[in-house]
Amino acid sequence: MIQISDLTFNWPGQSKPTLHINDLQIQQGERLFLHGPSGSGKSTLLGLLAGIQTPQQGSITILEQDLGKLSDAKRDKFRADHIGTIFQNFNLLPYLSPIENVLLGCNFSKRRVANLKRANISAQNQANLLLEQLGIDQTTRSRSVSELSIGQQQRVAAARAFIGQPELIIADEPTSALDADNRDIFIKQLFEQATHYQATILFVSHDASLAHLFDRQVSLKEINEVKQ
Ligand SMILES: Nc1ncnc2c1ncn2[C@@H]1O[C@H](COP(=O)(O)OP(=O)(O)OP(=O)(O)O)[C@@H](O)[C@H]1O
Repeated sequence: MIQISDLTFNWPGQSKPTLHINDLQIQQGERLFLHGPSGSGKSTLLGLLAGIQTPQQGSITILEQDLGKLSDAKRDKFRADHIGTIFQNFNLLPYLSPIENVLLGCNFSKRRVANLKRANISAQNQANLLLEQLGIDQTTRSRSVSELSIGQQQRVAAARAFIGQPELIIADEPTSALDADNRDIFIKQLFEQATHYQATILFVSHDASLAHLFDRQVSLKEINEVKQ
């Protein structure tokens, strides 16, 4: 599903590279936990996988597509079609309802809309269903997102990532604002969604106590040949 080979990435103005990763493979349907200390390059690696940044050397292949061979516009399209993201700050639009925020997930992707069509469900119904499954009741679904708790907002962000069934879900420290019980509940809900259609999950956190919930854990410190 994902193959990283001989990758080097340098932020402009930095004297040494942030990342050099010889080889990292992630299988389809795998739930991988990537951890590492603050500043070790976790978010940088996610940015590279999402095609927001490009490496100076090496390759990243996702679903047999070498990201380096795509133009900027095609990389943006690839991301919209195949990658759902959940970030620490959720990036929700506060003046819209949960439903409207979830629908944004398929706004830029004809492929996600086509996936919904194939499954014979409207985007509106799928958004409602995902929010229901993630524990957002009907009344909460029509409120403005700015009135929701952090835990509820996080579940809205997860529903937006999953709508239209992108193959890869990238989550960057999405549970950092939650207590331990809610963290575990959220991860279980994430896995339930992923199981429906064999989505691959790449979950980044510095909290190694969550690692046992995943199929595999990878320490960025160990696979990064640049010692910070
Ligand atoms: N936009 C940027 N421009 C220049 N340097 C950056 C940029 N973003 C990150 N860096 C540098 O890259 C290194 C890795 O940062 P990154 O945010 O990837 O680490 P992280 O492991 O995600 O950290 P944290 O756990 O604190 O979020 C740091 O030295 C940081 O200063």
